[in-house]
Amino acid sequence: MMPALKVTNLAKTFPMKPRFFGPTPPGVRAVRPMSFEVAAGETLGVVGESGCGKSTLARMLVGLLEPSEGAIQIEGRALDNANPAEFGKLIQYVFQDPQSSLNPRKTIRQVMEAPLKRLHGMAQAERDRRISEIFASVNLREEFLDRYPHEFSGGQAQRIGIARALAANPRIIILDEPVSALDVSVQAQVLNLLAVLKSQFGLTYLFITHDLAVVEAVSDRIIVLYFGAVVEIGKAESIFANPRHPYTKLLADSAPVVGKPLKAPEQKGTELPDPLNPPPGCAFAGRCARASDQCRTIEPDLKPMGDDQFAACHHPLQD
Ligand SMILES: Nc1ncnc2c1ncn2[C@@H]1O[C@H](COP(=O)(O)OP(=O)(O)OP(=O)(O)O)[C@@H](O)[C@H]1O
Repeated sequence: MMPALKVTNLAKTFPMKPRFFGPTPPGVRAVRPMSFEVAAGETLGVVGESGCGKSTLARMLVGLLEPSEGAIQIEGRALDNANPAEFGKLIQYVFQDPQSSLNPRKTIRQVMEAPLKRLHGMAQAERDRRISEIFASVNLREEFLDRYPHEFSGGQAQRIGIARALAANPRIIILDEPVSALDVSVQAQVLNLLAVLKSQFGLTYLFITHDLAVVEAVSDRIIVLYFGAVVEIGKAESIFANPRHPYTKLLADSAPVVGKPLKAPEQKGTELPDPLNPPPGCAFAGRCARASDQCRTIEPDLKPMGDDQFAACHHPLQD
């Protein structure tokens, strides 16, 4: 079956300002050429620590940032940054902080109407009908439509953010830390709602988070990013229980598990490499207890490691 999302050699380098004297520095490689697919109806989790390129990847996928290289296809259709409305109709974004992602000077109705006018050119009556329908799906009362964003709690504001994304009738939604800013008691409600909407509207999700417990619970498969590259891909139920890449194991060991004592992860340093001066070979080698000369010179490619798992490591961990 055709994948909902197909990313081929997608990369982003942020250029540096030219120097007055000497050559221009090479720039920050925020996302190194990466390829992956998301099946229709699947939730793909994306994890990695701050600075690994999660936001840069998400911003390219929704057309907010032009890739330096590579291609994005949704349901077989290639997306082109010259035509941003194409992205909006197919792929939408839910932001981490619901309050600050809603314009404080616009009513919720105005926020909801914008994509319907801009992307679909809908007339007033059709817009009203669509907004009522979506509001009912996210369990919000229609009287909220004439209020302003600051009048809502975090959980309500995030349901408005989800409603805004749904209004465009996309095929894929990128959820960027959608519950991290919410109270724990509200997180489960929003996650349950997202699961219901996914089956109701036949959506595909890309769920970006640093929270391993959440990502494990909501995802079908997970990709682990390190320093702008995919280091491991696997099934949600096995990737942290049976990691092949030492970085995935480090993440799994660092995550607090209820009822289990914290283990000191096996690693040498905690520093990420300097993005302006990336090391040759594997970017994780400087932190990895297993690193060899090969790791410090040759960049490993993703290799199959059995049961739908792939890792980019010269010395992968065993079962
Ligand atoms: N506009 C920019 N210009 C230059 N460098 C950038 C720019 N945006 C991001 N970067 C760099 O690209 C790398 C990846 O950043 P990105 O924001 O995608 O990471 P992230 O995983 O989303 O982090 P966080 O979770 O903190 O948002 C970082 O080294 C960052 O400093």
